Amino acid sequence: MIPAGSLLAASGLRKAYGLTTALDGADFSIHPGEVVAVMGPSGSGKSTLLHCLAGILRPDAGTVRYDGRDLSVLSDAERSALRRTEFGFVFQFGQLVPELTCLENAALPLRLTGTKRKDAEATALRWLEHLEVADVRHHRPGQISGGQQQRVAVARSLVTTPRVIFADEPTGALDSLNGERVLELLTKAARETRAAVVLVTHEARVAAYSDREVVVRDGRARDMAGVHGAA
Ligand SMILES: Nc1ncnc2c1ncn2[C@@H]1O[C@H](COP(=O)(O)OP(=O)(O)OP(=O)(O)O)[C@@H](O)[C@H]1O
Repeated sequence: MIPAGSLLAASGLRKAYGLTTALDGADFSIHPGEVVAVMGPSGSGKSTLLHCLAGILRPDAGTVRYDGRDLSVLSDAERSALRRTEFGFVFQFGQLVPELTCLENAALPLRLTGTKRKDAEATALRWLEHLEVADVRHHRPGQISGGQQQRVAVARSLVTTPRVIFADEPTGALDSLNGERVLELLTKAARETRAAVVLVTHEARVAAYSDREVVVRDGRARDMAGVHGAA
């Protein structure tokens, strides 16, 4: 049963890698503009869930619906197009292209959708300013700190004004001060653009930045609302 008004929803997801069951009937849903923290022990299935939700992995069973569309009926090309235009991604290690400057990296998703360099870079610069890293725009990723790299990666995830941002341990490689600042900037930017955020994290203070917490355990996802008594 998919909750009314959800933008992205999964039900009964199952996924195994050989004999290892990663997802065992997981349900998940997120509303437009909602920030949901996905927590849980190592190996519990968080990344697998995120990859299924984003159409990167095909589940063995269960459905994922985005904006009313069943992802399983889309071709690979259609799912790639969806990821380029509607979704943004931030990973644990920024995964910036080392040969490109920070400005070129942040502009890349727009260039891939055919936006002219000048326009793409103007938008990218606005987001770098928002993330407080415009001063390193002409540097290459290897010349800046890990925290700065993650801010550039967050800027890059926002340039297409995605409706959903998938963030898999975006602060995992940072110290707690830098990690919290990246979380703060990411969730603030997402709220301003009304992007929903699926945020896989171990960050203890994530509750301050999310609307809801979901805990994944043994391949199943459980909403923490009942536990905290929150709405
Ligand atoms: N490509 C793969 N091949 C084989 N097994 C995998 C693969 N990816 C994940 N697994 C296994 O599936 C299970 C779930 O992994 P997953 O990465 O989704 O968990 P996770 O909760 O994100 O873990 P972590 O917090 O450590 O990143 C684990 O047992 C893991 O070892």
